[in-house]
Amino acid sequence: CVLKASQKRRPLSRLLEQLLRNLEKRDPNQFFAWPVNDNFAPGYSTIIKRPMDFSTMKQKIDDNEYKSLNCFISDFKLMCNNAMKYNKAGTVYHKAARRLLHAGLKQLTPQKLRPLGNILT
Ligand SMILES: COc1ccc(OC)c(-c2cc(C(C)=O)n3cccnc23)c1
Repeated sequence: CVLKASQKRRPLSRLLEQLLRNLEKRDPNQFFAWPVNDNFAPGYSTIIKRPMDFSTMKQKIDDNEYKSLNCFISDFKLMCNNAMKYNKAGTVYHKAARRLLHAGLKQLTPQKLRPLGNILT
């Protein structure tokens, strides 16, 4: 019985991919899908020292860069906080970031994650 490629992935990677898919659903406009481009966001790369977006998080999962769930959650928070730093309150991006952060962290509570068993220990 040969395991499919996805089944060969490390348990943490498979969990993080599932969590990432659920977080991406909270970004219907795909504002967080790709790195923010300075051409659309003037001065972005001078204001935001550590950019983050969902595609970068996906690549980090594939490269096994996340050693824990907490590292993954930190990048999610970084991505949302970057948007709330660069974009003024009241803008579509600031509001989208607040909503995404709130909805995302609700999905990442211990109560929601406990059913996934000892994978997180
Ligand atoms: C209007 O359509 C898009 C499409 C992709 C975007 O970022 C990947 C953004 C975008 C995303 C952001 C963020 C997340 O700060 N942003 C800030 C200023 C101007 N544009 C953006 C907007």
